Amino acid sequence: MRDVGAFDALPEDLTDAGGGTDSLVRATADEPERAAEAALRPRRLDEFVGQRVVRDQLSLVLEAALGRGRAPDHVLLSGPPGLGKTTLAMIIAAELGTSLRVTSGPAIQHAGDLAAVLSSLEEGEVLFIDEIHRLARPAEELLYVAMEDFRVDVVVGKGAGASAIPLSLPPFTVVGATTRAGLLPAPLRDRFGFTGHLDFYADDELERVLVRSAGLLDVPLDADAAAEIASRSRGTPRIANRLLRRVRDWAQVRGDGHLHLPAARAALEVYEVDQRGLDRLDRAVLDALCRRFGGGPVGLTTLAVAVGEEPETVETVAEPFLVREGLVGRTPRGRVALAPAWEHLGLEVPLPGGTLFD
Ligand SMILES: Nc1ncnc2c1ncn2[C@@H]1O[C@H](COP(=O)(O)OP(=O)(O)OP(=O)(O)O)[C@@H](O)[C@H]1O
Repeated sequence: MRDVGAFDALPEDLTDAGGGTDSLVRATADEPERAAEAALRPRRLDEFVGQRVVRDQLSLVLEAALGRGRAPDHVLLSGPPGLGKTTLAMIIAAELGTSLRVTSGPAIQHAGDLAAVLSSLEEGEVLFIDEIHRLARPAEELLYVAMEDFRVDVVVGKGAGASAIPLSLPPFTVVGATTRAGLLPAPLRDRFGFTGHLDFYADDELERVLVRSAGLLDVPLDADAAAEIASRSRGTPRIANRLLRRVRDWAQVRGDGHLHLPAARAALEVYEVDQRGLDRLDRAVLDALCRRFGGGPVGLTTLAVAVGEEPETVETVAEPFLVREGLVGRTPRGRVALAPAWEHLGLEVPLPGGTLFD
């Protein structure tokens, strides 16, 4: 793999998961985490667990392109963080036997940055653009033309005397990744011949991810421990692998090195990840909503003050999972606790419309 000079960073998607909160069950990854992840990435399509539909479709696209001896259509991968978009981009390049160049929407400040990247591509290479929905508009416009006509217009000179010299590019494939497909303007979306949406993984798929990762890390993992970790991983391989590494730490320091069920349970208790994959902040939000505010509705800012966090952290780190799990609802008047939230805290679900004593 060859990275694109200054553009090889893959910053977190702060729009989706918040920045500073250090949580084991946050779906995004920072730089040190990415290094740990690299060792666990599947390298080929047949090692990539789950996502059967996307995998089958992609396999056809790649096989057909290889058969024709041409670069495949551009590929757009969408879905929440940590589900394997970057991994798939790397696999696409590997399956095509070509190299991967890596950049991201926020890393490209000016159209000229993108022009430089594009004009340095070699025939058949794959250009991975992470967080493509965060490309600046002029860069986006340059990208349409490059993707469609394999051409960039290099602007020479300034002001009224400026002129555009068309520079043709060898065929290449863009793989765009986005957590927000809806934010992509239609003209850009239309340039992708194939769009794959990645969904959260089922527990049995995460168990397979964990068994594979344990093999690579060379740690003995029991099937019931894998099931336990998988069930607390929020449908996300990145979180599953992260919890696996923490259970491995526990087993090494406090256990006998073997990752069995008691070790998994004890480790996840230390890290405050409960049976449903909720961490301390998630539970604090539920607790405040149910016990302090009687189930709501309560405004985001008030809720955030109650749990001692920034509103943005509550909204971007805790809330998406709580809403997805059906624990919390968002209404125009604020956040409300849904029945499973009360049950999760071991509290009685209040009757609709209040109790007899209201
Ligand atoms: N299908 C899979 N099979 C095995 N491991 C996987 C799979 N999908 C993801 N992983 C693992 O999960 C981790 C995160 O994957 P990846 O970086 O590809 O996610 P992403 O969707 O690109 O996330 P982001 O949007 O934050 O960049 C990697 O370590 C990868 O090995």
